[in-house]
Amino acid sequence: MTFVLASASPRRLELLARLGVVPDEVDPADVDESPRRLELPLPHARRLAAEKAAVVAARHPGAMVLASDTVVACGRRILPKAEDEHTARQCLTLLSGRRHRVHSTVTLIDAEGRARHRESTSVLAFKRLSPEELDTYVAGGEWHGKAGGYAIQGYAESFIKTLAGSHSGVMGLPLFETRALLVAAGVRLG
Ligand SMILES: Cc1cn([C@H]2C[C@H](O)[C@@H](COP(=O)(O)OP(=O)(O)OP(=O)(O)O)O2)c(=O)[nH]c1=O
Repeated sequence: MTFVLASASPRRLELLARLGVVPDEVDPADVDESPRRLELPLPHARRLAAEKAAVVAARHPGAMVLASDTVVACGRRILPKAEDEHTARQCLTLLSGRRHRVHSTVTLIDAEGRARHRESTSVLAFKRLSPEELDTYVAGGEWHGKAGGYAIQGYAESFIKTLAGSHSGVMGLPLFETRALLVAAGVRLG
């Protein structure tokens, strides 16, 4: 059976490898990730993981397909993926001294086309960032391509006072939920 990871994220590939799973193919879905009008963060993340999995499953009939989506939410707001310094600064200014949520959703489509879904929500508290801390972090570029403008797997972990939830989920693929999905679908881990 062919196993396809529907993701362009190198972190997801690494996290999956920790479960002993090496996909036969990596085929990013490349769907439109803009939130719908009034769409809330968790439903948005659910919809995107399901869409990514469905788009890639259609390209690989008979394969097992795993897709995921990670959304950083401040209240009802969905923070963008930071692609430039201005966006990264805006996100970090919003997160500074506050609590926020990270939703990571996972969809697995099996060889028969049946979709299974799991999700993880984490609550994180950021320290208040001084202007110097903000400038230094933004200049470092670690935020590039990351939802909410930070990467917990890098320097930004030192800004996080508390995390209740899943570290792997914040990075992009919650291992507890992913393992459960793979086991339910009969995938051998190791
Ligand atoms: C909050 C946070 C996000 N991220 C990353 C994980 C995801 O790659 C990205 C969120 O965007 P996603 O749309 O979930 O993923 P992606 O576009 O990178 O990859 P694909 O859709 O092809 O699977 O932000 C971190 O790496 N560390 C963090 O601490």
